[in-house]
Amino acid sequence: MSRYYTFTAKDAVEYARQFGGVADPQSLVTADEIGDGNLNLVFKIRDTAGKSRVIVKQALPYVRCVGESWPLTLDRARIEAETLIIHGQYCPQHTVTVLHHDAELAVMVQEDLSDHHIWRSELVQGKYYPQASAQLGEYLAQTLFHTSDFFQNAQTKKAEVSRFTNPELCQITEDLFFTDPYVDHERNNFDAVLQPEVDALRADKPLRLAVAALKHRFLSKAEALLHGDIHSGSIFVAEGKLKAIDAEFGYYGPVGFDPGSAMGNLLLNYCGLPGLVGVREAADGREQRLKDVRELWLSFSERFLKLARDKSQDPTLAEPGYAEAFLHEVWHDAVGYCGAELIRRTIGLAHVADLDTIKDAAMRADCQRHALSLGQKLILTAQQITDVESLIARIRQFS
Ligand SMILES: Nc1ncnc2c1ncn2[C@@H]1O[C@H](COP(=O)(O)OP(=O)(O)O)[C@@H](O)[C@H]1O
Ligand SMILES: CSC[C@H]1O[C@H](OP(=O)(O)O)[C@H](O)[C@@H]1O
Repeated sequence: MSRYYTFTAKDAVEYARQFGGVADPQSLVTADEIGDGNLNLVFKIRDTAGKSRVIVKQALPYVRCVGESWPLTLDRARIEAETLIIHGQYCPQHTVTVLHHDAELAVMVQEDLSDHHIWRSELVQGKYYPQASAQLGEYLAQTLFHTSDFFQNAQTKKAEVSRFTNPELCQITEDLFFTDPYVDHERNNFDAVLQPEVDALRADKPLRLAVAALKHRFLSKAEALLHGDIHSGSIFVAEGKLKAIDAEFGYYGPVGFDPGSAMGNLLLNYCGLPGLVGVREAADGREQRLKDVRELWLSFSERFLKLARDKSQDPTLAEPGYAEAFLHEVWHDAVGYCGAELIRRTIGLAHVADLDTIKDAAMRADCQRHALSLGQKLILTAQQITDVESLIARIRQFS
């Protein structure tokens, strides 16, 4: 029989006292449930002085934002903790520290990052973190290289693919990214004013074919242990610092999916800025986002290539020129996944504050139209966009 039960705030405090690794456990006295994500409970555990000290995160047996009508595996908590532990081995400076986890209780105790801010909230408020995108590129290069066949022993990797098989969470991505936006599905969520653009997307045969190819690669390319949901809402930033959290969608998938999702979220902000800060005021922020996209890709690809040169273990994959050829494929995948993220976050189930918090309805619809058409064009032209400078040129052209 499972030991699982859903924690109350009191349970979370008791758990943090036992497993929070603090020197003075009895000083932990209160818990606030602060979860604002779509899926789980997150408790901030405070001491007698009211200072938050550790985080207790627990999976619910269903999708939080929908309710008990959508049951969801508790195994996602194990996957999240184990993904973060592995990513933390290879990139500790940019991965939240897991202090303890229990698969049966679907619970994890994490370092408290309350002195950081969620990157998306900062981007929405127009705050710029000039080092963040390069740090994110470093995180992605370290985690994806070290879990790929360039570095891992082939037999170990096959066992790891099995350990990180995450069918229910992958199905969410398969449906929400690649299927729902292109059909009439009750999970979709968009204002009626966008119906003509949505109808046009759905009627675009070349787009549907390109999305089919992206989904097929997501289903079948077990290249590295992805974060699987790396958007600006699953990244904490502070001055000169960045940490990834929330890796429950982790699985062995196509390397391009993670940088593509991250770039897509930077571009969602790019599309939303005129509505968030005003049309004229948006110019600086938009330049920063394009700089972010450039730095993210360059830091990721340069570090990946250096790791491939210095640390590749497989004698065949170490062939000079092969890592470069691999990264070309990754780049084209990333541009496609970036476009898919723009579309699904605009008309699918899960939206983003970069667009949804725009107060003026007409302006919001214009920004959403921009996100949809940019997403569509990026998916359609992903194979012709040769490098990040050409991508930026196209984004300017599509503005
Ligand atoms: N380690 C942490 N330190 C401080 N706050 C956190 C931490 N982890 C999560 N949070 C807060 O909880 C929110 C939801 O966490 P998240 O992991 O994104 O949940 P979900 O899995 O439901 O998406 C975050 O947006 C953040 O505000
Ligand atoms: C039904 S889950 C929808 C959506 O939620 C996840 O995002 P978050 O990190 O904000 O919880 C993930 O992107 C899923 O696609």
